[in-house]
Amino acid sequence: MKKAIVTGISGQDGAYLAKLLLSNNYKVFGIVRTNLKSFSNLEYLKINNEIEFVYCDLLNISEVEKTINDINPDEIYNLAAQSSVFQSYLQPITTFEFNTISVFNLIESIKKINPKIKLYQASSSEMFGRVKNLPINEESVIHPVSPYAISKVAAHYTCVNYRESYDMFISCGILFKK
Ligand SMILES: Nc1nc2c(ncn2[C@@H]2O[C@H](COP(=O)(O)OP(=O)(O)O[C@H]3O[C@H](CO)[C@@H](O)[C@H](O)[C@@H]3O)[C@@H](O)[C@H]2O)c(=O)[nH]1
Repeated sequence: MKKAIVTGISGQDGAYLAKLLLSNNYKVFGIVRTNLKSFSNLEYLKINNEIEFVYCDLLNISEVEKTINDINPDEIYNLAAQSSVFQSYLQPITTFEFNTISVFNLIESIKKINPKIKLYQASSSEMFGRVKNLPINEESVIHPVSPYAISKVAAHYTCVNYRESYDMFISCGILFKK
């Protein structure tokens, strides 16, 4: 049975991803930052009891390393973020800190513990910001216009850099809100 870690599992996309992974016979570990063991999105999808919740502060590399070492997953899906564009104007530094350092901590831990672990990073359509030409594609000019978007660009290119510099499997999905 394949093992997957999902960060941000309590959010909309994390919950639907967990359901998909379970339906493909994965053992799913959900990273959480509270002691709660019940989350409304997971309850709505009736999968709350099928997830193994693991407390881990993604800003603490020792905790990230321990979590990855203990679980030894095949795949990690990183959907955790300070995801509010509005909030990022109020808290630009903590937004940038969380959205970038958490990614570095995951990648550095994977590189150290087992570089064969596959990582998926949730990048954002917000990276394109000031769009001049439609439709947007992967070749479109990156021009972030909020602190949130700047943090997502930094995280995105962190993934690109490690993918190009090391023998690591790191995929970025660029997620759009309809
Ligand atoms: N100046 C200013 N602009 C703002 C503010 N809040 C939002 N905006 C602008 O309004 C646009 C839409 O912001 P939101 O409505 O908050 O973004 P969202 O679409 O809900 O973002 C969601 O989807 C993204 C993927 O498309 C996700 O990446 C993001 O985390 C979130 O889930 C953004 O491009 C942003 O530049 C603000 O306080 N001030």
